[in-house]
Amino acid sequence: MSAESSGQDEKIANLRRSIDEIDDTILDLLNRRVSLAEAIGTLKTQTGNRVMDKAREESILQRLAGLNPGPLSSEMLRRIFVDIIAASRQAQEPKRISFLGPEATFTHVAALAFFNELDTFVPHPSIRDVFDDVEKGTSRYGVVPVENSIEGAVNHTLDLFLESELHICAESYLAISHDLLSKSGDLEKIHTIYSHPQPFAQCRTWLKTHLPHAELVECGSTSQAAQKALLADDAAAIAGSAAARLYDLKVAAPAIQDAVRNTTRFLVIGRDAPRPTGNDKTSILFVTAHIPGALFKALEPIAASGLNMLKLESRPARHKNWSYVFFVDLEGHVENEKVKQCLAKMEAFCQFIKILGAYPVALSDA
Ligand SMILES: C=C(O[C@@H]1C=C(C(=O)O)C=C[C@H]1O)C(=O)O
Repeated sequence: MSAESSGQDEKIANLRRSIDEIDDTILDLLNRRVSLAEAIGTLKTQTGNRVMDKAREESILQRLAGLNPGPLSSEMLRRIFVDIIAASRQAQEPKRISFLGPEATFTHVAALAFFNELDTFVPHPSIRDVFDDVEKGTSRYGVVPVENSIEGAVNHTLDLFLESELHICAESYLAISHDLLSKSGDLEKIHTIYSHPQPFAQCRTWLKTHLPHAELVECGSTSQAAQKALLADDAAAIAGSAAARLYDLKVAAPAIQDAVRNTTRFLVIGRDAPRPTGNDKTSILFVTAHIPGALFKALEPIAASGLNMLKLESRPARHKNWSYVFFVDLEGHVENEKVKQCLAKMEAFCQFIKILGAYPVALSDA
């Protein structure tokens, strides 16, 4: 190779580096534009406005055409921005969201509170079905419970993250309140109570005190319990107020859960990777090496970097007995230098480490 052509190659490589840098900036700006459009979309839903605003789009295209100094041609500029605007518009369209159903479960209530009413909500009988639907791309997001302040982790959700390529895009907390619901709303008439095992466990003391002789029948969900309660005059269900509304049941006793603060944390799963907001958390899972002090060593970089560990959970690793998968939530976004360096140090002490997502910290009243 001649000295001249190797000089040219180097020049091309340098110019390409500059192009890569510009592409990074364009990508960042495109995502920021789509996020702003999403925010406008939410306001439009609240005010009943349509997504498409042709006049605004045309005025954007005209304004940019007037500003364009070249060498980009006017025709190309227009084509590019027509596509950019189409992407911003698409981000405002109703989305399909899968949730752990049936309808009127607490997961449904959490999904409705988090997303737009105009989105399409699809119930699924299991957490795995929710993951499958989002993985296939049938739904853009899924909503699943991950932990309850009294009952602890929802293990099935944690286990599915081991195999899934989906990210955690957001978290959401919902205060759980269980009501005793029946057709008449008359406490005296109740002899049989239907519910899911979790609400039964959470209302144990109340039930013992107020209805010690009632027969307790377990169901797959609180919604199913509500449907059963509709079938007999002496039946009741322990469920949330959404179930009361959906199935037209009356409240025989409100808020019968034993603990005052009963909150469930839900995760929104999907393929989005939310940008840092300044108040974020990063969820990871890792498998430690089979050596003494492995967990201590894997966690040491977190303490050394001064990052707050918000959660630590362990689950048996299915591929090997007495080996564990750890789930950790860390303060900070994975794009922050401190978090990046901490994860790089942890890697040295883990057989396997996976970032499940970095997303804004949600408010919890628990
Ligand atoms: C973002 C908006 O929604 C749509 C998308 C636009 C855009 O990408 O700039 C402009 C008008 C609307 O068709 C908006 O109304 O501002």
